[in-house]
Amino acid sequence: MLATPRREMTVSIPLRRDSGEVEVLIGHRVQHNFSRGPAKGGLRYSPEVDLDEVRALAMWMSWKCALLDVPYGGAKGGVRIDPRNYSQAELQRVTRRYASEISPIIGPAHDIPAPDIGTDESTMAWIMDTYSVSSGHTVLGVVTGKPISLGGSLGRAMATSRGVVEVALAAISSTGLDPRGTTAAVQGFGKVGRGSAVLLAEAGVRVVAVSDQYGGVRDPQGLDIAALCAHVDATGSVVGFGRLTEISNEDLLELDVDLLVPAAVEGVIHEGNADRIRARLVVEGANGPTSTRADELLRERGVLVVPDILANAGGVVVSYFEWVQANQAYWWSEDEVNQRLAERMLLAWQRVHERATTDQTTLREAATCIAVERVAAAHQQRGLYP
Ligand SMILES: NC(=O)C1=CN([C@@H]2O[C@H](COP(=O)(O)OP(=O)(O)OC[C@H]3O[C@@H](n4cnc5c(N)ncnc54)[C@H](OP(=O)(O)O)[C@@H]3O)[C@@H](O)[C@H]2O)C=CC1
Ligand SMILES: O=C(O)CCC(=O)C(=O)O
Repeated sequence: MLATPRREMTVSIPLRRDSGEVEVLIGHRVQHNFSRGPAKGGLRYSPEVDLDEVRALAMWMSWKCALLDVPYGGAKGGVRIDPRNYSQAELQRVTRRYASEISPIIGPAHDIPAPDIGTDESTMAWIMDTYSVSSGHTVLGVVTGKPISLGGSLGRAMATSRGVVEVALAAISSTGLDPRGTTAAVQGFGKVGRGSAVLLAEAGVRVVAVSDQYGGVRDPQGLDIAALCAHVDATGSVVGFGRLTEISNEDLLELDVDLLVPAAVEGVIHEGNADRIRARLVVEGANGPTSTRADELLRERGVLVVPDILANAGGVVVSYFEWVQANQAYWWSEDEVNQRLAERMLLAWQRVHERATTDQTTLREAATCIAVERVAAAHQQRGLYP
C-alpha cells in the first residue's frame, strides 16, 4: 500500500493567452497517503513536471510529515509550464482553472497545497479564492504559504531555509567542526536557497558560491549575501554580481567546501559526479537532489548526507502551524513560530542521528525507517492493513 499512491488526478487546463491564442496545459495532483491525516504538499510549476516526478514528490511528503510528526499524509501537485514565459494574468488564469479542476479532492480536511518550485504566495491566494468562491465562504485552511494579509503565517516564507540551516548547524557540530569559519556552497537561489545562504552567513558560515538556473558566482573570501540579494532583486539572477568569477551549476557542486546545500532540482548529484563531490557534508535543501547510486558512493567516501525528508522539512512544519492558526483564527508571533520550528527540527535531527548511530545506517536510511514505521503503524492501527 505504501508503494502505491492512494489517489492521482490528471487534468487538462485550457488557457487563453494574452494574445488570444488557446493552449492546453497538463496538471497533476497525487495523494500518496492520508492514513495520518489530510494529504499535504507543494504545487510545482515547471516544464519538467510529469506524473512520475509528482508521484515521487508525493511519497517523500508522506515520509517527511511522518518524520516530523505533523498529522498529515503526503501529496504533491504540478503543472507542466515554464512560468517565466507567462504573464501574471495568464498564471492567475492557469492557477484558477487548475484549482477548480482539482477542487473535488482538496480542502482543509482532505489535501492542502503549498508553494514549491515556480509558485509563490500569490499562487496560493488564487487557489484559496477559487476554492472559497465555490464553497460560498472564505476557507483559509485550504492552502498554506499564503500572504500574511490572507491568513498566512509569520515565519513561513523563511521556514524551509531556517530548517535547513538549523539541521546544517547541528550536523556541522556533530562532525566536530565549528560553524564559524566553515565554508558552504548553495545551489539554487529561490525560496529555499536564498534564505539558506542568508541564514548560513548570519551564523558565521562563509558562503563562497551560489547559483540559479542561469549559472553561479564564486568568491573564496565569502560572498556579501545582502548585496547579492539586492543584485538578484534588481536583475533576476545571481549572474553578473560584483564582477565575480562565474561558475557553472555542475562545478559549484564539486567545490572544496565543508558544506554543500543543493536547493534547486532533483538528481543533480548522480553516479557521474558523486566521486568528485568534495564537501564533507551535504544538506539536501531540494527534494531528491541525490540519486540512489550517488548516495551509496557518497557513503563509501564518508560524506555525511542529511536527507531531504529531514533537512527541508521546516516548510511543511510551518505550513502545519499556518493551518492550525487558520483553523483556530488565532495568530502566533514570529518568535513563537520560529522557536516551535527549531524545537521540532532539532528533535527530529536527534532522533534520526541516534537511530543511525544505533543501527549503523546512513541518516537517510534512519530517517526513512522512522517515517515508514510511523505510517505503517497508522495503517495497522486503523485496520487498513492485515
Ligand atoms: N518552497 C518550499 O517551502 C520547499 C521547497 N522544497 C524544495 O526545494 C527546492 C527548491 O524549491 P524552491 O526554492 O521553493 O523553488 P524556487 O522556484 O523558489 O527556486 C528554485 C531555484 O532553483 C533554480 N533552478 C531551477 N532549475 C535549476 C537547474 N536546472 N539548475 C540549477 N538551478 C536551478 C532557480 O533558478 P532561477 O532563480 O534562475 O529560476 C531558483 O533559484 C525544490 O526541490 C523544492 O521541492 C522543499 C521543501 C519546501
Ligand atoms: O509546505 C508544505 O505543505 C509542503 C512543502 C513541500 O512541498 C515540501 O516540503 O516539499
